[in-house]
Amino acid sequence: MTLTITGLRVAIRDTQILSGIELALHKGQVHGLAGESGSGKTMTGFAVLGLLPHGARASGRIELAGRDLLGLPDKELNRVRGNDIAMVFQDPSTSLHPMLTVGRQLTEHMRPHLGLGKAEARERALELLTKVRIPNPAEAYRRYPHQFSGGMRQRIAVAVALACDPQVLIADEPTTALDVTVQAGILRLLRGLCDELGLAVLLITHDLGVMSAIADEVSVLRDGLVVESGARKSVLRTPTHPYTRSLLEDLP
Ligand SMILES: Nc1ncnc2c1ncn2[C@@H]1O[C@H](COP(=O)(O)OP(=O)(O)OP(=O)(O)O)[C@@H](O)[C@H]1O
Repeated sequence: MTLTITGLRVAIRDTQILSGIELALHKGQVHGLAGESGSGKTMTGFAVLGLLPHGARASGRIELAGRDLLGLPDKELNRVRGNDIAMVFQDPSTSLHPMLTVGRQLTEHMRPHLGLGKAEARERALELLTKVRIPNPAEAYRRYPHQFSGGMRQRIAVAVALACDPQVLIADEPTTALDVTVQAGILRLLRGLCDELGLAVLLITHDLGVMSAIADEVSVLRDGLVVESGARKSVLRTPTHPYTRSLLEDLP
């Protein structure tokens, strides 16, 4: 087991956002988190990263390698966020800085977090660009995000997320903003990286089609609670909860 969430509750002011989430992520597996808009998918990812909105109160346990992330001081949580857990967002421009070259964005966290020198960091950056299938990595290293297509930008955002060799990758609607023709490529890439690097991936999506393409396990979230969880085949083929059945019936 890589990351375990138990009894996670989050409230913002008087509103209960998450009401006792139970979730386990495993090395080399993609865990899909499904549910309608507002069910709490993104908040679950933010809680794991310690990025909840200001004023949010969280309780429960988020355990990674024997440590409860909810109890960590900010400084240590920052280190976990850099080294152990990374996130990819729906819109790559959220994770990529428009004014910095791809090379700078890939290497700037790598150097302090992995203790690499300039040349070593560049070498690792080029390897990562190759891994996410960016053509001509040496040239891409010198370019800026706007010089790439949306799909290529998302690949670069994935490379940046992997820069410090995390164990856990949270991908929040990673294909929703992309043209349908490039969506499958990004999903294949995530699946391949999960297998190759032994990553534990939390794939957040409202799209059960995306889920069925790459998830090993699926949890269905409703109003801040997991109502159904299990192997992808059983949840998507023989759902037991009426809410999961209604989500599947709504599929085109
Ligand atoms: N900064 C905030 N302050 C107060 N409430 C918030 C804040 N951000 C989100 N919420 C509320 O938290 C709940 C869960 O939101 P969340 O973004 O996790 O849902 P989601 O399942 O990811 O939805 P979507 O698919 O639309 O992104 C929603 O009711 C939302 O209105």
